[in-house]
Amino acid sequence: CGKSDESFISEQTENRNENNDKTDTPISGKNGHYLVLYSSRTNNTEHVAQTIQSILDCDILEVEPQIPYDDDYNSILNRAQKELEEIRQGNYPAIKTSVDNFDNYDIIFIGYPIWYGSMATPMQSFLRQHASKLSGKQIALFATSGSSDIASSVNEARSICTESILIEQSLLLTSSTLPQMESRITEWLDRIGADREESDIPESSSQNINIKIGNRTITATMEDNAAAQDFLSRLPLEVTLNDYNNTTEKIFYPSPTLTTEGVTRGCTPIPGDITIYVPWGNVAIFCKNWSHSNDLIKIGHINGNDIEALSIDGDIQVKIEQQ
Ligand SMILES: Cc1cc2nc3c(=O)[nH]c(=O)nc-3n(C[C@H](O)[C@H](O)[C@H](O)COP(=O)(O)O)c2cc1C
Repeated sequence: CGKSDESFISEQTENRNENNDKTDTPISGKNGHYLVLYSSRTNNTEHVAQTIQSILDCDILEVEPQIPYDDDYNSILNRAQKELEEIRQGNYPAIKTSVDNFDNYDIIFIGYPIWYGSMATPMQSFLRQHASKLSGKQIALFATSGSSDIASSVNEARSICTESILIEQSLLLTSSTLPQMESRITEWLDRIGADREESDIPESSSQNINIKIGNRTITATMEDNAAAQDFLSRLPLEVTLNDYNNTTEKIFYPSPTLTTEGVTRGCTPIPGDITIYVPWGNVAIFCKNWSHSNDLIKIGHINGNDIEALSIDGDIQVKIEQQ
């Protein structure tokens, strides 16, 4: 039975690492307010963790199991099942990673893959072993999965870290949303109020764009939502704006379509509005007023009266760049 297996830590010895002298030092970023801790077997969660780290320029540390993972898929499935069963009995698998204290951190990001609907076992062990040190600290959870939800693992974190402040919004990236990682992460970090220091914001994070039509350049300001962020991440773009409905709109079809999940819908377009028409996935720049639609998402607006440059017959070749 698992109790006698040395690869597990019984409830009696769960605090072993808290009393252990040997602790791990996170890799430091410039912003010491945040720490990203992650566990990852096939690098999906690692990639998300590194993206959060690079956006925030903060500290990062991998949580590793004592016994490395086997490459064989069936073997890892068996191991995960066995470890999850042991955790239900109160026996947490041994891990290599231990952190001395979290005193300097405002938020500790905790990332893991979903295994059988649960938080992957190394991170459960880490949380268990550091629960008292995480007391009173803010924790933000993120996970990757094939398609499963994050909810059960949030409950697991809540029941292990009873004294921590769990940030309500967590981030899940499934195999279908993983390609939109950057925009999803940016939007999530905004929502939970985790920011780079002001001085660290790079110029490229500008919400302003240039639209070049021949020799003329007009400007637009993008909205602060995930769809607009995804649009900005595609720039520079050279596209043909097709005329639609007698110069009512100039449209094009980004490929893949821009992320719209979780973005508030509904817009009554006025001239200059840059929108997404969700059912078709096209970007529509309005040259004329149009009626309200719940299927439109506003992602930006062309500044001043510059929309007149697009209010001409036919299709228009443009180059769009971030300022
Ligand atoms: C042991 C094991 C169990 C898994 N269980 C689930 C599951 O219940 N639901 C799911 O959507 N994906 C499941 N997956 C897929 C992983 O959650 C997904 O591939 C994840 O992105 C892997 O992250 P990583 O690359 O950081 O290890 C499982 C993977 C493994 C290895």
